[in-house]
Amino acid sequence: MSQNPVYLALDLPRLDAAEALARKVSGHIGGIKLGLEFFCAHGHHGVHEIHKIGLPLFLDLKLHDIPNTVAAAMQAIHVLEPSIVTVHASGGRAMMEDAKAAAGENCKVVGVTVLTSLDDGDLNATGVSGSAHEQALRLAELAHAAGLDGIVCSGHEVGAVHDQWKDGFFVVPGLRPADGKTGDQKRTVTPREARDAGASVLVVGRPISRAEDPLAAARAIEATL
Ligand SMILES: O=c1ccn([C@@H]2O[C@H](COP(=O)(O)O)[C@@H](O)[C@H]2O)c(=O)[nH]1
Repeated sequence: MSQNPVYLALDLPRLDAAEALARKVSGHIGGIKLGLEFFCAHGHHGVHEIHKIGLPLFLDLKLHDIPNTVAAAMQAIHVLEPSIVTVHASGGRAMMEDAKAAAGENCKVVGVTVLTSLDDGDLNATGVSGSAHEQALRLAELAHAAGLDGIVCSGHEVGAVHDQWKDGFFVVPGLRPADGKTGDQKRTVTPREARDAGASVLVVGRPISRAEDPLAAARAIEATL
């Protein structure tokens, strides 16, 4: 793979610390993912600051609401020029269609299928029968039918989804180096396993941001790919 597929999840409470970390590892990642924690704390101003680093920005806002509201939110973030934005695929086909129609130029819209922090039991407790694997494939099919660019899923499902959706764009979080702590993530694989199974983007947060030496951690992950 020519371009580095690793997007650093910049889940840090302080903007100055987030910016410093991103700059430090910028030579060893392909992009930066800003999620709910960052956006709620720092808003558009924070995104503009991180944009100055010059890497592609992934806004992981996981939009999930009625179609009209999600479309309006998509329009409100055009100005931030994200390369990738997430919506929840469980928001339904109409919501995903309207999100894609409202997205800015050159912005991929991807649907979150089953969060990597959930296992089969957690999912069943929400009323969804069947396995996380089955549900991820079902929502991937819906996202494809709705015209999205791709999905977010764990490394356990990405190979099967890739078989069904050859030109899809697949974002895989829940990645841990072989000896890494899983924390709240339940469906984990290594970055290399995810890449080999067909992931387009590898989202890595704490294995870099909470490492004693984040630069060494980013380099080590890059070296495995
Ligand atoms: O299913 C999902 C969807 C999104 N995420 C996000 O990815 C990062 C993962 O961070 P780690 O520290 O590497 O666990 C985080 O920002 C999540 O919000 C996910 O983990 N799973």
